[in-house]
Amino acid sequence: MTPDVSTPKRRRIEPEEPLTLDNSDDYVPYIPVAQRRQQRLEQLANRGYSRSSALNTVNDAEEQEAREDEEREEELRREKARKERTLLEEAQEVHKRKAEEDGKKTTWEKDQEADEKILAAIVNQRKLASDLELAKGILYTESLRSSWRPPRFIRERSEAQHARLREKYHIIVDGEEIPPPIARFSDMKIPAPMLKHLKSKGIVDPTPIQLQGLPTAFAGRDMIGIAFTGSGKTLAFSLPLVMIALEEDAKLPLEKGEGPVGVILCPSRELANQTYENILEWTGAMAAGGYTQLNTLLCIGGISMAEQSHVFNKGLHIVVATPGRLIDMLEKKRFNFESCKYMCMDEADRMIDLGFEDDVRNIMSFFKHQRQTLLFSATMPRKIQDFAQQSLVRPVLVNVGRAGAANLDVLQVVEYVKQEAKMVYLLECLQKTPPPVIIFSENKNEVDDIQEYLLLKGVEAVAIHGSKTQDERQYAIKSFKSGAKDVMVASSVASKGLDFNEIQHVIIFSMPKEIEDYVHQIGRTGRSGKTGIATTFVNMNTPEQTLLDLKYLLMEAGQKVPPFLMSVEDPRAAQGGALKGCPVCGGLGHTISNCPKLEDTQRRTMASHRGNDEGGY
Ligand SMILES: Nc1ncnc2c1ncn2[C@@H]1O[C@H](COP(=O)(O)OP(=O)(O)OP(=O)(O)O)[C@@H](O)[C@H]1O
Repeated sequence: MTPDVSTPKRRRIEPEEPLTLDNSDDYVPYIPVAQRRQQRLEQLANRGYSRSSALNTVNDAEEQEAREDEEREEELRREKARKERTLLEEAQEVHKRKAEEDGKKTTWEKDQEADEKILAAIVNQRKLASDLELAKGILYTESLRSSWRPPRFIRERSEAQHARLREKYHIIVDGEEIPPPIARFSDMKIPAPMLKHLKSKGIVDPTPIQLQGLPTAFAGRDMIGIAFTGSGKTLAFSLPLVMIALEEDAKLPLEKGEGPVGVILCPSRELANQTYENILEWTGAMAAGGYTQLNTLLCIGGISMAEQSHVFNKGLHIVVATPGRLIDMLEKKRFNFESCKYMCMDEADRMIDLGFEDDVRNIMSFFKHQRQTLLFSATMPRKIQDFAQQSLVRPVLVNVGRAGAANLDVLQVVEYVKQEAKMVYLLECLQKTPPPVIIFSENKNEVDDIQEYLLLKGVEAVAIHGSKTQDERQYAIKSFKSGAKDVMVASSVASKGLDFNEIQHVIIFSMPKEIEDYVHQIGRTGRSGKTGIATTFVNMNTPEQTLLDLKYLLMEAGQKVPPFLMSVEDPRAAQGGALKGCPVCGGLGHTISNCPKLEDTQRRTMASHRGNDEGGY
């Protein structure tokens, strides 16, 4: 009889209790082959087997074990192959179905899908909130309370009446419980001295962005305000802060070391300076009318804070700042945001685009309580709108005209001028209107060359660009604003958002790659309801896509499109489908997958990761 020493019985050959960390009942300890063989031989010897028959028996048992192991492995292999076949078949089936569906799609539809994917990846950014709020998961659901109410007769109007008024002024709104538009400053409960002052400046009726934006901000609501260049956005976001600061001070006057009540962030020093000067004017007018003299601080790089030390001797109401200097001051604890409840970002898309996003988040982390947040710009790509909307509390979107559309008060002329003929033609072009004229170039060296050439030709010209010192920049702005100089030659970034008096003519010497920059540049003329001319030079060096963006923009604004521009064909048009604007920059001539702005942002991000932050200031 052959004793049964086949596999199952292996378990019965118990070695000494092995040391194991596994307490499960079905644990089978590992016994080395040699040891196992020896144990079996001993067992058989104990049962009276001779050495040779014990060896034969053990050999037979081991062969059988090996066969069984092989069979088990074979079964596992077959099972695995079966599963793989099924998965492969399923994948092939899915692939086939997708190919069939894709076959039915036009190239345009496929491009659209690709664009949506890129957009989804971009939108999936961290929301704009302080690290503390993000870490603690703080989510505000209610807007800040405000004591301001629209007058009763306006509250009693129907939604349909509000909608009619908005329609009349081409105002598009979005959001919950939107405050009503108000067509007269005097119905907005603005104090009399302010009304009087505005009137003295020729500001009698609110512009559309003010008509809807002021009631929205007065009501304490977070807001995204989009309106074309020169449409009075500064008043729309600064006046509410002046009113809030006055109200806070009336409740409990701010002492030395306290404040500010609100902060306005700007992407450039010049813009901050301009807003600061407006606020000084308005707070001065209020003080002259018997209200408290509000204390405002300009917080920008390149100026000495010592000059403003008097501001720190009293409570501080308003801060107008560029991000870098503001962070510096907050970190040095020159003031804090304990009682700060209002924050506005001017040129908000720029603020986020220029690589300031982390700075903005950093600034937000200094807030101790909920704030009212407002974002304003002339151009607001969908990406930023989406991003901003999730960062605000019950935001109201106020949009006057398409975001990124050009101001219709500007006559846009596009001329084909060969590269080598530009300088000479520039002189001729300057004759089109009387001064003041602004000339834009994308390149700092070119700005200097143009200024030098004009000076040689006897034209009173100043120049401004990022490599000029703060004093040089201020001198240029002052002498141009005062009328002492006729022409200003400027690079794009240095002059964005600046409000110069009655510019007659904007000449764009080199067409910017991003159509938004073009919109901002031509927007230096045609401001506060006046008309202006913009002449743009293009030539073979201008990328075709930029020309397409320009062509669509001119068409949208009802402007004359010159034949050479008309002949630039849109490759998307042949593929069918409606032509939508690029969701990143708003340009109408391309899609997100070839957006110059997105490329630029990515380039900048990579540069800043390498520690080479070109977005600094
Ligand atoms: N309601 C109004 N009526 C007449 N003029 C106004 C009114 N509101 C503002 N202005 C004037 O219009 C000019 C442009 O205003 P502002 O600089 O605020 O424009 P903006 O919308 O901020 O432009 P940008 O986008 O270029 O910065 C200023 O000189 C301002 O005094």
